[in-house]
Amino acid sequence: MTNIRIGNGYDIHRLVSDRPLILGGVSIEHELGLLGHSDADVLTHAIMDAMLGALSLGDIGHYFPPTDPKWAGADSVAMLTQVDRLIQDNGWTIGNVDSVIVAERPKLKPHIKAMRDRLATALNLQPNQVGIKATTNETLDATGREEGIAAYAVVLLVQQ
Ligand SMILES: Nc1ccn([C@@H]2O[C@H](COP(=O)(O)O)[C@@H](O)[C@H]2O)c(=O)n1
Ligand SMILES: C[C@@]1(CO)OP(=O)(O)OP(=O)(O)OC[C@H]1O
Repeated sequence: MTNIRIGNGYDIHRLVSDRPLILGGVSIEHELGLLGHSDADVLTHAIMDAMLGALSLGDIGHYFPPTDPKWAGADSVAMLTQVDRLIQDNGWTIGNVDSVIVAERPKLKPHIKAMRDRLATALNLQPNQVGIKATTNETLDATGREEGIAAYAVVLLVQQ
């Protein structure tokens, strides 16, 4: 029987001025960007935590400590590649990823394909193995007030 594991991940970062907005490794034109130690790409962070969680390997803060200057401004897709290598070294491969970004603005639909392509390439997957959706929070709570952007992800791993 094929061995499978599932993991889930969540992240949220604050929206501020004078920061770029990077989601799924794609730069998006917007008057606000996400604050963080790295490039604050919440979607990529949620996917990494889901991959690690599936194998009980901890979370991204364990591998890329926010106290370590080495990760200041780091490209989250480069971190994703490292997490993928760890998964592969443990004998697992990704079956599929599904995710949702919670953002009141900007409209993300025009950028979803680019994000799927970028993350699929980084993970050596087909774009149809990387689901990315967007929703508003209907003006409710922090994401609804545009104080931040959040992302949720689930990842299915298959033993090689
Ligand atoms: N930042 C966003 C949020 C939503 N979308 C798209 O709009 C659809 C409707 O969103 P609701 O939150 O009103 O249900 C959603 O299904 C997405 O297709 C978007 O592109 N960017
Ligand atoms: C990505 C890391 C890298 O230091 O920092 P941040 O960009 O602050 O992101 P967060 O999700 O708060 O914490 C995880 C850290 O590993």
